[in-house]
Amino acid sequence: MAKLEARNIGKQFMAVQGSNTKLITAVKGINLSIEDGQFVCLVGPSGCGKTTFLNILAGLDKPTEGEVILDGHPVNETGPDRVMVFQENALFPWLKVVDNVEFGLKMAGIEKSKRHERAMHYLEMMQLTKFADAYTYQLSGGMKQRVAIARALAIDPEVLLMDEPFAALDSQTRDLLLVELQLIWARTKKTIAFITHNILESVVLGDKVVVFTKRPGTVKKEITVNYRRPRLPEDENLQPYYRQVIDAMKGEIISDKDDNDNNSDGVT
Ligand SMILES: Nc1ncnc2c1ncn2[C@@H]1O[C@H](COP(=O)(O)OP(=O)(O)OP(=O)(O)O)[C@@H](O)[C@H]1O
Repeated sequence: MAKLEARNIGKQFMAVQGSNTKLITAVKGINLSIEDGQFVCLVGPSGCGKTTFLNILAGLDKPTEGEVILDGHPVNETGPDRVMVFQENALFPWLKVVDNVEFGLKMAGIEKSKRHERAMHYLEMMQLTKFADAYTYQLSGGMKQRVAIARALAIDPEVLLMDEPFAALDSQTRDLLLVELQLIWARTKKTIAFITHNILESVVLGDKVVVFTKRPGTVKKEITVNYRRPRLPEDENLQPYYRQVIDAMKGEIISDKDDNDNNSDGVT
């Protein structure tokens, strides 16, 4: 049985343009199955609805049609079973690193000594033990993202949803985190859905790379990356997978995001 399943997901937004309102179809007819412990990367042209789709998986947004199934049951709200990690880390600058990691546990009512122990465990996993008492402004971008990942893991979600978590990082830091994330994933056996614009990143990380069409976004192709781990970005054996993703993306890249308006479903 799939861990997380999207069944015929569609989402329309009412967008205001001047004095008109337009109905925009962001995503349409998305069917996707993610197995327990699987690492799935989502790629597609800008504006094709990847974030909309991830928000729907997280319960942060409601689909106009379709449903999200977790462990065989429909879910339509946020929950500790599905945790998001964003591109710009959403850490609290007034809290120490360890308190940031403890935050979700505190909200869940877990008592102090237990949550501290759990936070320190994940900080150690992310090699941040020395920085437990630092404030987030004292950390580099890569370290902040590692704190954000530690915070998400500490909640022990069923599924980790990651929206371009490495996009704002320099390439060296990103390459390090690509390897670290694979090691953490191997240890924690989490199910992960990960959005990226970076095709190399998608084939380094993904067991499966899901290519979206341009808007309205739907699944164009699923590419299985059957290759040993941990994978390094410079490994030339990833090239055939990289090419498959590029080929699937062909025809989906458009120069002007507004061209998408041709796909909108109506004007009121
Ligand atoms: N709250 C909203 N109201 C109106 N339109 C929205 C809203 N959220 C998203 N959209 C529109 O839905 C479409 C899909 O946006 P979304 O951010 O999901 O795409 P994306 O693939 O994640 O883009 P990117 O790769 O650039 O981050 C876009 O046309 C966007 O303008």
